[in-house]
Amino acid sequence: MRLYLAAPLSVPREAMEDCTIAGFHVPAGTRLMINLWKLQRDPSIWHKPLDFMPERFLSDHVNIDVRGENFELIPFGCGRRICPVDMSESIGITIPKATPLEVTLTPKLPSMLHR
Ligand code: HEM
Repeated sequence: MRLYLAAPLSVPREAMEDCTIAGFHVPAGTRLMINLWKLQRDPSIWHKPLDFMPERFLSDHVNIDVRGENFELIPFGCGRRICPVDMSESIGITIPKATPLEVTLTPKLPSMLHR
């Protein structure tokens, strides 16, 4: 999840208002993508960043939560569009999800264009 993440670049976000990130002015409407691959190998955060050391999560990164709570490790993204994975299972011939994943579809274009 840290070294070999499924999505090395985040899904794009759009700045809703002017803001400043790390000293850079970001105008409203700017499309932003995070290089998660680089973030999760940042040597200023991760000691020996290219080494597979799961024991680091028992020492210097003990309280890391991959569910979008700690921005140095966000393999499932973060915020309102974070990956909604809930792997609880229930009984069946196949493995149905205990909690169904519900999707709400909202048209992006004016309704006249869908006719
Ligand atoms: C190791 C497995 C997985 C990884 C690393 C992963 C990672 C991600 C990432 C990085 C995003 C983008 C989140 C963001 O934009 O902030 C995402 C979105 C999403 N994932 Fe996953 N995912 C995994 C498995 C799954 C599975 C098994 C499902 C379905 C059962 C799933 C359903 C979704 C959906 C529906 C979204 C879009 C959420 C939205 O835009 O509101 N993912 N996932």
